Order: sequence, then C-alpha cells, then structure tokens
Amino acid sequence: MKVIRQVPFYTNHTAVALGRFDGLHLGHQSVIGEAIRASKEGLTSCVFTFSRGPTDTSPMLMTPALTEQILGKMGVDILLAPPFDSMKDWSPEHFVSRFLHEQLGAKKVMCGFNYHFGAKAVGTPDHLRELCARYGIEVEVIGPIQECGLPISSTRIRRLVLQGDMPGAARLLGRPLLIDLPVIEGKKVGRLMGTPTINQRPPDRFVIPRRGVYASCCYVGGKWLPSVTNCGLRPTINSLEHPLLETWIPDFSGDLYGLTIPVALLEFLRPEKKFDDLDQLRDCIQQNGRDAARIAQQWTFDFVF
Ligand SMILES: Cc1cc2nc3c(=O)[nH]c(=O)nc-3n(C[C@H](O)[C@H](O)[C@H](O)COP(=O)(O)O)c2cc1C
Ligand SMILES: Nc1ncnc2c1ncn2[C@@H]1O[C@H](COP(=O)(O)OP(=O)(O)O)[C@@H](O)[C@H]1O
Repeated sequence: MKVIRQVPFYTNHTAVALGRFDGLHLGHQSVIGEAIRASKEGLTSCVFTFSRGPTDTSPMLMTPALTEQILGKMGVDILLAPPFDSMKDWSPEHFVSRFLHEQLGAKKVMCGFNYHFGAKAVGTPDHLRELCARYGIEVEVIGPIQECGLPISSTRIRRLVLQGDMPGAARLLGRPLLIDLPVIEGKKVGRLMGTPTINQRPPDRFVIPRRGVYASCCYVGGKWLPSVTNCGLRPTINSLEHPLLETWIPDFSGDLYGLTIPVALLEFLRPEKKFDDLDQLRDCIQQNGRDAARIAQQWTFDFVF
C-alpha cells in the first residue's frame, strides 16, 4: 500500500473510501470493502482520511501505525492521510472538483451515512451525491451497519472500552481492541516477583480502558501469545498519575524494551486494588495469569497479523 501524507497528489481511475475510520470497525470495513471490491473491476482503491485535527477531541481507538497496517492487509492500494490543516478551509465544491475529480480522478466514492466533509464539516452525503454527479462520479452511501439493533459507531465502541466490556467492543470492531505502543522501562520490580511486565504508556488522546486486569494476548516474535494486562495506576507499588498498561506474558522470556508490541485486550478480570504486600500481589497476578490463559483458549488468534 502506498501512503500519501501531502496534497496535491495526482493519480487516476480511483475508487475512494471517505471517512475518519478511527478503530476500523465493521461499519468502516464495509465502506472500505466497497473500494476494494471496485479495485477488482480495475479501479485503484484509495482510503482518504485526515490525520487528526486540533478540534478532534474524541479519544483514539487505534494508533495511526496500526490503522495503516490493517488497511494494507485489507488490500487497499493507496492511503491518503494529509494533515487536517492542509484542507480544513476547502469548501465541499473544492473538495469534490479539485481533489476527488482533478487530483484523484475518482470514478466511485463511498462513505458512511453520517459522513461530513468540507470546511466546518458542512458537506453531507446528499451534498456529495449532488456535487459528484457533475463529474460523473458514482457515490455509494453505506449503512448504518447495525449490531443488536443499534448502529455500530466509534463512539459506541469508546463507551464499551471505558466500561471494560472488551467482548462487546470486539463484536463491533470485528477483532479485539488492539493497542500497539513502545515498551518502556519501569521500576524493575516485576522480575523480582517472577512476573516481568512490558510497560506501555497510552499517549494523550488515546482511549483508556476501565482500570483493572484483563485477559489479553500479545503479538511477539511473529505469533500471538496469551498474556495478562493491568491497566492502572498500580497503587501497591507507587501510585502513578497516568494509567499504564503492564502485561505479563507467562510463556515468554527475552528483552522487549523499545519494541512496539501489539496487545489485544480480551476480557476484564477484576478491578485494580492496593495489596498489603508484594507476596499477595504476586499470588494474585499468577492466578490472573491462569484465568487469562483459560479465556485465551476460547479465541482463535487470527487477527490482523
Ligand atoms: C496481571 C497484573 C495485575 C496487576 N494488578 C495490580 C493491582 O491490582 N494493584 C497494583 O498495585 N498493581 C498491579 N499490577 C502492577 C504491578 O504492581 C506491576 O506490574 C509490578 O509492580 C511491576 O512493575 P514494574 O514493571 O515497574 O517493574 C498488576 C500487574 C499485572 C501484570
Ligand atoms: N514473560 C515476560 N513478560 C513480559 N516481559 C518480559 C517477559 N520476560 C522478559 N520480559 C522483559 O522484561 C521486561 C520487564 O521486566 P520488569 O522487571 O517488569 O521491568 P520494568 O519495570 O522495566 O518493566 C520487559 O520489558 C521485557 O523486556
């Protein structure tokens, strides 16, 4: 997949999926799936999304790097992700005539039912249809795709993640919530307890799951391994200001510092608590590890990689 981060960019004969696509949930996948289907008919499939703008305050469900990897795996030909600022003042007319028509040579575009575009997000799917008709561009508006009678949306998934409902979030995402962050150094207490943990700090503006312990799995050395993750402030050791993800991978030993490790959160096990001593904390982590391994057996580790 080619990744374009600056406009203008010129190409031709494209099918362009339009959206913010945070989380790449099942609704997003069906919009993007239409562009990929069009590529089987000879068009070049493009995904157009802005990199995050300053007014975009909703917490992120997926890092841009993982979003890119998943789009590549899905078979998208070109990802267009210019900075928000470079296009924020474009009118809907300019977006369609100069960008979709002149620069991308779009033949088909597809978007979700609630897509907005152009300066101040004034453009609607109806507006898009009307403007695209002038250039013979076909428009397909998808959805809403539903789950349990309710539209799938990034907002709904964020709410489930904040509640710790990971199976619920996974049903809407089509895969578990995946967090891929670099491994940073901690206090080196984990190894003394026999439960070394990779420490990962969610950046500002990233969704923070409910504080507590989760059955999880990690993609390490080319395969998914069962693991157990605490998302919290670890009050037993030293109460942190910002939540940290700490993951023990029972069947692994080796050095993971500095690597970006994807962690999939599968199921909430218990809230975080302050233990009286490290022995109690270690016994509980080991029990959590056994519980997590049992839960991991219910999953087929075939997501993304
Ligand atoms: C599965 C698991 C559960 C944990 N639960 C708690 C907890 O309930 N309370 C707490 O204070 N710390 C908890 N922790 C965090 C540990 O205190 C922390 O991982 C340990 O001190 C190692 O820290 P280090 O990585 O800085 O060496 C948990 C860690 C894991 C992996
Ligand atoms: N089974 C394992 N699970 C997680 N990390 C492990 C494991 N085995 C070795 N490690 C390595 O050990 C480090 C964690 O050890 P730990 O004592 O908790 O140190 P820190 O406090 O720096 O996180 C991880 O960052 C990783 O590089």
